[in-house]
Amino acid sequence: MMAQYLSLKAQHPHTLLFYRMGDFYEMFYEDAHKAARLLNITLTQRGQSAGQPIPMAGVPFHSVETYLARLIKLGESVAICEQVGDPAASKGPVERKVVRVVTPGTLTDSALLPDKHEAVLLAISEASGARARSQAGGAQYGLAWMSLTQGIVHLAQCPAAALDAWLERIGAAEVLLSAGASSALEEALRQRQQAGGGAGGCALQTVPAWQFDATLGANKLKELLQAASLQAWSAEALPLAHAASAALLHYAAHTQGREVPHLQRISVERDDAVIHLPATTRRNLELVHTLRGEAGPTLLSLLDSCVTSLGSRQLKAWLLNPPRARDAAVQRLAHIGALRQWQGDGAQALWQHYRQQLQGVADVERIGARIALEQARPRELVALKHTLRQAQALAEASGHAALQDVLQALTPPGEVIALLQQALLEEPAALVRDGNVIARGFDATLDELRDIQNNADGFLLALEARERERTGIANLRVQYNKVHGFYIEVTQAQLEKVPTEYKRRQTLKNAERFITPELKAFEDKALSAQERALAREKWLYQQLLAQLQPHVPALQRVAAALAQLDALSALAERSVTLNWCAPQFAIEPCIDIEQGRHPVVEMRLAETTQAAFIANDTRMGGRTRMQIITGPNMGGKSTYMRQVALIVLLASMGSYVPAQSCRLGPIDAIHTRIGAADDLANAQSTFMLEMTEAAQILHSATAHSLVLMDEIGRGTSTYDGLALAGSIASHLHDKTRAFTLFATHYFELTELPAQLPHAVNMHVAAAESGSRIVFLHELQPGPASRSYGIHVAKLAGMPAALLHQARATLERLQAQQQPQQAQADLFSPPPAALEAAEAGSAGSAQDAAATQALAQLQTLDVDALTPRQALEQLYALKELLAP
Ligand SMILES: Nc1ncnc2c1ncn2[C@@H]1O[C@H](COP(=O)(O)OP(=O)(O)OP(=O)(O)O)[C@@H](O)[C@H]1O
Repeated sequence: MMAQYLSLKAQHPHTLLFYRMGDFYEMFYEDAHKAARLLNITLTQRGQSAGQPIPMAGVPFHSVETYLARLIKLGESVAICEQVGDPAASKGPVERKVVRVVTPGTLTDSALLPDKHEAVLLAISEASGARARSQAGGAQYGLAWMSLTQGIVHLAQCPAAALDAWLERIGAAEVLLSAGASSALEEALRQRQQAGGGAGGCALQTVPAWQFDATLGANKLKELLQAASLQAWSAEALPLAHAASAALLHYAAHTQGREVPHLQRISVERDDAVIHLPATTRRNLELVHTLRGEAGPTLLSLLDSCVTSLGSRQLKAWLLNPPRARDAAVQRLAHIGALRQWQGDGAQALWQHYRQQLQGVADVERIGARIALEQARPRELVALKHTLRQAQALAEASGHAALQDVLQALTPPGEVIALLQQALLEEPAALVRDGNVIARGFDATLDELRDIQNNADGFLLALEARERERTGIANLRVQYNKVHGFYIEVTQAQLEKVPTEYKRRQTLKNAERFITPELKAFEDKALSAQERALAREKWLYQQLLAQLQPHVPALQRVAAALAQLDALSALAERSVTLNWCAPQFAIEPCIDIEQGRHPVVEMRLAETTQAAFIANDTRMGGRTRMQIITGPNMGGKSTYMRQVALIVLLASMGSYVPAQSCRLGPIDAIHTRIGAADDLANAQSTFMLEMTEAAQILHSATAHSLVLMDEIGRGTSTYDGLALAGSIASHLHDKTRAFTLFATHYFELTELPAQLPHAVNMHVAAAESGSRIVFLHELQPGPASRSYGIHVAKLAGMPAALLHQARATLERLQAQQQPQQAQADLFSPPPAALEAAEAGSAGSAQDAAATQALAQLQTLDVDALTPRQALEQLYALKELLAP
């Protein structure tokens, strides 16, 4: 037996091997030590090898799923080895085989894979040889990835600089890497592997280099597409991605113990097709995880009111992959618009109607994949049948014209419903091996075998009555026990009446037990009937799965339509419940938001304090590309900036947005540099991290990007920080020309708009009432007048004596402060630039004030002002221009 174990283990050296022995899966040697440590199970011993006891640890087979789930969560893979031979027929150990390998990136089982998560497997190939690298200007990578449940192979190629962004976007649970990969790639992936949790940690698998073969990959792709060329998919000239595909498909088949037949589609992905959301942006905007790594409250948790897990996964995919081209968003908005309308009878809105219809819908996508892999369980198939009926009802009912494309795609393959109805019991056993799965009337042989079992009692009673009468033995009994099978029992006193054809089976103290040819024949039939019925059911079930195979693509289509309908209905529901509006898209660059709100903060305020969220406008376009935002701590600067980014993202994914109106031009990326947490794991200081992130933004942002900069420069000394913050703002304004929201506590930076024509000052308003401060959370044009830091410290409960001392220090510092002009000099251009500027019209203080006044006038929403506010603004403008 150990020899058998060792030969199987040799085929899976890097994977825990669960070796089936009776009711347990056992692990030996190193595996046993590892499992005992990871699963906290007892380490025992079995036999000896070379005089040493063999370490062993095991888990009971009936609770294997729980242990698997724990190991997978820890990034481990497990090879499941079952007994496949017949114990009765085999000499020596029963034949065993690894039937599947469970790995983090190839999960399909709902017991191991959370409903709302996708398990993605990614293979990365690298351009080999110095020539290939230098030609392409640095290392080049080929990516191939898929989720087994979806059945699509995605392909991409990218340079080294873009790899991290791709990894972030793909969010793989498991990455395949060639044994010959460069140390740079390996290191980058190891860092991600360690990141773990919400930050997207992944398991790493190293596979032999020969598996990354481009020609083999291209051939495998053609094979799965059943096409002679990859041209129609624009996938022809992607040799690195082909190489990655070869490893990906090989590994997928290896883990499933068979080819994966439902992989029939490929999709070539380009990074300029979606709006770039770097890892920092996803984190800072709390899209799917909070800053603490929790699942809520986030934008996704707020959006996801889906009634199915299919819908939830769809919504998440839309949120994290907003397309740059607007057609998909426009179409989704049209769908949502239709769903918001009332049904013909006016009883409920269409989204309400569809959500009711979608209640209880099963995960058709995963069940489809599990049919393809021949792993679908009986109850999953029954759930599939009910869901397909629901889909049919939805497809057949007359729906809104704008929703026809989605509704039509719901039409299920009719023969699947009929087949499942005929084949399966309404409430089958959980596992095929337990029997009671196939419906009566589906197979005559099975029915007959079941009849034999069911009729056994009746047959025995009838036989007993008949024999009593024939022999005249009134107390004759027909019975059964496990050791001797069926027998006729006659007491000692009646023995002389026993007919000659009775054959003695056993002698007891007071009775004899007999068997007759008739009873023996029945015994053979009855005892084997149960076994044969089970075997027959198993076989019929395999046949059923085989018959369903050709319908898997149709099931995937229905799954996609159900997911879409649910996600769209959720977005419609959110838009109505939360009072959101439909955004509009423009060709010219602009971000025009009227009365925008931060949806998550608004929700939290409503839940906790009942306080109203103060809506704010955002007006950015060709002339105003940068807002320098000042105001007190706690004033709402970060909230405002994030709300703009969230509204841009929601509009781009095709959702309604939390605003009164929104008009949005082209957007290619959302970059954020917010907050600062020490990255101790990577030995980066707060300031280093801050500068690294800012540098990345400066390198990659374009004139179509939205950039959020929150308090840049605060991690170092005041003057260094101030100087850097000013230069970063100038660079973003002059060179990058991105739409930039720049929040700062450096008042000196409010001088910038005097020199930067497309920048304006904005501030969050606060009012003082006595020694108290009231945050108005209202964004107003112009710089903040003061910072209120000491007020906020008081609110935070600082001791009175400390506050007193701080106030005195503040007054002293203010008294020593340099005149205003000195601050403005801080941002004057460097000498060379100054000379050039002097040749033209150098900006005098008067010009600067005029530019600022003009900028304030531009952002002023005159219609929204009360007469008194208008008058105040007028005075403010005059004061600004006063000599
Ligand atoms: N528009 C708003 N309406 C109502 N409440 C708001 C609004 N904006 C912010 N708040 C409240 O004020 C709190 C502080 O906001 P925020 O963190 O944006 O301030 P900040 O100006 O960035 O502060 P700091 O400069 O200290 O980072 C929020 O948690 C929220 O409760």
